[in-house]
Amino acid sequence: MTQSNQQPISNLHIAAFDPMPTPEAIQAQLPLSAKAEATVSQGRAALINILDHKDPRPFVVVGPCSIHDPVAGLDYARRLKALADDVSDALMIVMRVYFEKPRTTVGWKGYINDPDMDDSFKVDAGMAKAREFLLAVNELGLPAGTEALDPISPQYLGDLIAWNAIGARTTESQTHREMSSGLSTPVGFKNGTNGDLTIAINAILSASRPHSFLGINSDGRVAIVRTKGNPYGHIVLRGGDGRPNYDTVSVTLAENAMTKAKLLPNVIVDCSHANSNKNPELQPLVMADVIGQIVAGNKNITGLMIESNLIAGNQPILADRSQMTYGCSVTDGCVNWDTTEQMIREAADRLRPILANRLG
Ligand SMILES: O=C[C@H](O)[C@H](O)COP(=O)(O)O
Ligand SMILES: C=C(OP(=O)(O)O)C(=O)O
Repeated sequence: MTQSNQQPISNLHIAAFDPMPTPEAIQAQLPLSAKAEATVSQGRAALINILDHKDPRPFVVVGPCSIHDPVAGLDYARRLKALADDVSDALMIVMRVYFEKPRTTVGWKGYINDPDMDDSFKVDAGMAKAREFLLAVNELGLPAGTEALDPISPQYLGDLIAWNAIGARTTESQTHREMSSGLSTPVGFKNGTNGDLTIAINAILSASRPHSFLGINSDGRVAIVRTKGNPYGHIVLRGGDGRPNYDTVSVTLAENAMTKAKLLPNVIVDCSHANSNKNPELQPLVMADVIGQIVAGNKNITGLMIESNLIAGNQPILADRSQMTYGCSVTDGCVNWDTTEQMIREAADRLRPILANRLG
């Protein structure tokens, strides 16, 4: 064998390749139960009916900015399930179960990446814990929505998800459009962080088509993934560049741009992020305005998103966990539980009298 005196030229910036259990192995450890399967199927079917305008209720993706404490997360889920049942004649509730955080620069990247929040990055444990949490939420009868950020994660968790989002930072990414074309759920594409709608519309068009790309199969083998295309892409308005885009004019511009692209003009409004200038206290105002647009006759606003937790605001991650507040976000600020309940009950009360007029 020829000896080379050259320095290695591959993987120069890689510290390690650590083994990761396959999707099949983690699913065997935490199998889909019959109850969870029914929740996922019914949740997806309800969302499809809403996006097809066969069900007049808007859907609401509501929950923490990120899950970091499964005990507090399930406490939240139990309260949300009771509320979801109470308003189910007017709103379809999906719990926001976000495990993967896209950061503007750096920061904690979520429960899968670093479940212990101490830079130990136990991704293998994080994936199993995320699956365990999703199973528990679905077993309550509450469907879950998440951001699909890592293109491999859906092979581990996809059977427990009813709605996926592609975030503002990745809507323009070909990898995420390809992945979305194969996801088994409706997919909401956020407008860009600068407020650009075109990238979301292009993403919906791209994801609606078949793609072939590199991925893994359930056995963890590298595979050429060949997708069929996803017909249930829709836009999520989240504001951008410090300006909101939930007002009547912005919603109309989004509807017109989608119609021009020959897409169903389904619009979801994210009450958080740039739509509330990252001030969670403004989310109720955004929601009230959007519900007002629906009551006034808008038929294309088919959903809303709220960042909500048990306790309002957010907090830093502290080394001494005992000093951290139970049920308070470690990423973006959220509205508290009482405000969430009030926002949703008020919206349901305003929608009930007009829902019959939304069809047709
Ligand atoms: O919703 C979450 C955040 O807005 C997103 O992850 C970006 O966060 P960052 O700007 O704090 O990194
Ligand atoms: C990161 C998020 O939103 P956006 O992509 O709109 O910034 C989010 O909803 O957690």
